[in-house]
Amino acid sequence: MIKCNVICFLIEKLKVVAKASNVNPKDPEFPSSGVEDMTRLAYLHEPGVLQNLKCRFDMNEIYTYTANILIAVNPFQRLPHLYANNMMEKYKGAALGELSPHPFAIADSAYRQMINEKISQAILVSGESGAGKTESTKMLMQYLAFMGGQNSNTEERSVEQKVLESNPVLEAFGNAKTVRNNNSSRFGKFVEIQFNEWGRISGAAIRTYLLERSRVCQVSDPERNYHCFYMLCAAPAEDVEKYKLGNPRTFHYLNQSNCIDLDVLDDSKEYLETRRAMDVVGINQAEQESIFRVVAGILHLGNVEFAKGKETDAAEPKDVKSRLHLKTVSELFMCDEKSLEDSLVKRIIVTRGESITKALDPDTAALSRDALAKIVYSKLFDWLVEKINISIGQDPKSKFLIGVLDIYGFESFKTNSFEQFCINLTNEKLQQHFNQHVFKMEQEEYKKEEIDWSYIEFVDNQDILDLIEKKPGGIIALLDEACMFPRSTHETFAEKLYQTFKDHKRFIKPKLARTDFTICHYAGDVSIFMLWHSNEPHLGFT
Ligand SMILES: Nc1ncnc2c1ncn2[C@@H]1O[C@H](COP(=O)(O)OP(=O)(O)OP(=O)(O)O)[C@@H](O)[C@H]1O
Repeated sequence: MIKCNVICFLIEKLKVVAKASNVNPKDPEFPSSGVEDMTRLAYLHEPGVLQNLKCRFDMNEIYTYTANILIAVNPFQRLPHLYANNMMEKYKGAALGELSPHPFAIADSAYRQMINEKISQAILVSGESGAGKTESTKMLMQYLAFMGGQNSNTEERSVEQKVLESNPVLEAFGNAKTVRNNNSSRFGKFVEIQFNEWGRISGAAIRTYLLERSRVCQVSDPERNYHCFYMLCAAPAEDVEKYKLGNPRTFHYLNQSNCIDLDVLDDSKEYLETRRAMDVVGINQAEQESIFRVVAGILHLGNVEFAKGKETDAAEPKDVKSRLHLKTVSELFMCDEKSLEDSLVKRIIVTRGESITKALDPDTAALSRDALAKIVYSKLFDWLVEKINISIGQDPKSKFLIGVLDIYGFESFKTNSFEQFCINLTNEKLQQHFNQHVFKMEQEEYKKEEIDWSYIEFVDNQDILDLIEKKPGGIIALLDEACMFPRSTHETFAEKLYQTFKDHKRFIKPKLARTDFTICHYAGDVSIFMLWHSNEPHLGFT
């Protein structure tokens, strides 16, 4: 018997020698056009999966199944053959796998299961930024609207039309250009489509999560702030004048990045489109005025700079220009100018019924200003979502619902902050749900049928979840504890983490770090920087 432990092969005339144990076996019957369902591959390993996706992608087949999971590879170009008008009709009622892989098939399967089994369904859309989650979500929604739409003959727009038409409004305020995606959603979204007992759409609700607040005050090259700021600067002249705006490059919250104009996006056109979409979803003219007053107010707020005042350690607006911006903010926000100034340059500390007013230095006043801008913007976003929900209308008597979750994928940047910490925790939780759903339940099934399942391996991520959210003792619990102590700083908090988790295999203290720490997530290691924003105490840092 010959025991082979070295393999020799040629790759583009290059001789490669490798240990047999390091080489993945090739599917002997792999068709040149790949397979529609990965479970048909004899060997399901990473190179095999990637090769299959590539073969299909090269033929403009961007969708592939792995059993009832649909994998989509972003084509970055319109592929009309996939979304022709008759396609939805074709997928209606077809069993999963009968036709080519497609989001319509997933939506159809969810709809049928809801009707047949009379239980609500959820579709999870996950992937990293720019992968195509939002586009896929739109297709799922389109199909559900096609299947469950009410054929009303009245002038009034149907629920499904309103849901689809609310997208441009949400995108104007919740999307921005990032390194990876010109129209990146900077919030998570769960859209609930409610159905009556006959399977017709009777209501809907949009729930949003984790809007990226830091972007309002901090943008770096080649990214942009939220689209609505640039749109308003590019609005018709009378609006620009009304809100005292002008060139976006003159605003601190926009000019930290050199990226202002986008080839693929005409901000002035988008402004008019957003206004039209607002009309459609029932935001009246007076409300639209208020919304854009807030947007403009935030831009002026960002231009208020501070300098040392007459009293020691006290800040005041730096010059005439800053005073003018402050005055404009108070007019746009419709608040008293002096009270606004006081809220930025002073802090009120309440102790046992007594309140002490403390003057802030210029740097802390600037942080106060940014904290105010962030909180106002996120309240505006929440208000918009609420308004859209009222306009769409929920059905309190709905029998079932189909929820579509379009949420941020795992994030790992050069600098990661509390936002990445929360996003990655969400993804760990989703990953665990996926593991439980797909693997643990499959294993139970195999056990019941006495089939050998020992070859199925997966990494259980419970230990990472415990590290972050276990009560008591996890990172979040320790953070809560630290927040109760007025003398906590990010150094004392980091020290506590270093001591508590020094032997935890998912926690690393980077060499020379004093406040950073690394979490070893299922998708990779992420170093978190500056978890503790001690300078934003009055508005909290979440
Ligand atoms: N099926 C598709 N067909 C054509 N183009 C697509 C498709 N899916 C995605 N794209 C293109 O890729 C871009 C990014 O997709 P999308 O915004 O859906 O990504 P995402 O995963 O939601 O990203 P983020 O997490 O940053 O919001 C889209 O603007 C579109 O141009």
